[in-house]
Amino acid sequence: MKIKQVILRHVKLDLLHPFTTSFGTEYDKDFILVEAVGEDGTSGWAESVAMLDPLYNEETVKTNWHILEDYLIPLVLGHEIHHPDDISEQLFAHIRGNYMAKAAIEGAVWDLYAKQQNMSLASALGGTKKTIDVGVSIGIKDSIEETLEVIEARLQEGYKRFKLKIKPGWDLELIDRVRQVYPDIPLMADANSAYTLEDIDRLAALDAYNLMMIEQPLAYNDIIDHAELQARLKTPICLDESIHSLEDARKALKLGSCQIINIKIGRVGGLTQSRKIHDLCQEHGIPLWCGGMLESGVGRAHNIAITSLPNFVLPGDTAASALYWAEDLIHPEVTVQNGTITVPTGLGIGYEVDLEKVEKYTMYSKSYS
Ligand SMILES: O=C(O)CCC(=O)C1=CC=C[C@@H](O)[C@@H]1C(=O)O
Ligand SMILES: [Mg+2]
Repeated sequence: MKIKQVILRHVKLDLLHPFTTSFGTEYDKDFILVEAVGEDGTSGWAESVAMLDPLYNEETVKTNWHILEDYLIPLVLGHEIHHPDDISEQLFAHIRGNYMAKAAIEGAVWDLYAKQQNMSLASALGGTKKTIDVGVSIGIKDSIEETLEVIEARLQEGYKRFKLKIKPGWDLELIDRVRQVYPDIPLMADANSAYTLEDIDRLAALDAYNLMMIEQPLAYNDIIDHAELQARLKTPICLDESIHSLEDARKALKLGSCQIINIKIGRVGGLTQSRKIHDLCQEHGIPLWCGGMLESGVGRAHNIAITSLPNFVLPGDTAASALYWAEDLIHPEVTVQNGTITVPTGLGIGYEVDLEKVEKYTMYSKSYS
């Protein structure tokens, strides 16, 4: 298959509710939507999960646009692609880092490939599940009462797992109060690197609350201190930001830095690398779940497809579109029935990209051919 045209769109969607983590608050989402057009005029779609500011990792909307325009798109345009695996394994192998930029165009090619093979993206990836269990990620709120209200609402909607953002000063009291009201719900905490080993006693105190895991407690690029912390904790550590590649995953498992990994397609450089990490973790009995980056429905569709692989055994962050957006970019929107999403069987991502909505929310676009 050959890509004859790539269109980049800078899209801006307003979040229905601000999303606060230990590193800041998002009120809306600027992101790059990638359309890859094949020789037959069929389009594949994906999105970059890089944020406007380098707060989650070092990539931003601007760095991604530059890397896509000046390096990745020229490598893809007109090149005979036998399989989407060729992109990260060959075409982009000499380009360092910039995983979210790589994933954005690789994902669009994967979608196009699946469509041309008359398959769903889930099937093309080797997915086996017909439905996936999903949880919800709840940001830092103004009060514990507000957090409890959100948990109750999501519980009524059937979500299978509740992730609470924590940071020093918004952790032990919060978890204690939630556990008083909800002693048995599947509960986890995501620190987004807000702690250091000096907080080891504070983090060990969370062992009392039967959390499923503590996600990324320490530095975003660390696996050494996480290994020391994991040896002290009863609660499994889940790594998110620290795992950028298959090699990072291999080393983290070797060191015992974590017992669970949160896969984010963008963070690890795309669907091919996500599948490789999936297979490694499956071999080592390390369970996975699919994290979220406040994606539009396009990115959500990719998350659903990768989550259909068998070792994604824990509920992920792919919640319903309606929790994030007044209008999503896909039709139908992603909906959750009693905490599960039906894996679409349509071609490619299995959702139709609504071009009117895309144009409505596009701030700027550029075509490359
Ligand atoms: O609902 C979602 O899409 C998950 C949101 C979420 O938890 C995150 C989004 C972006 C970066 C982080 O703040 C955080 C995460 O670490 O998973
Ligand atoms: Mg996280």
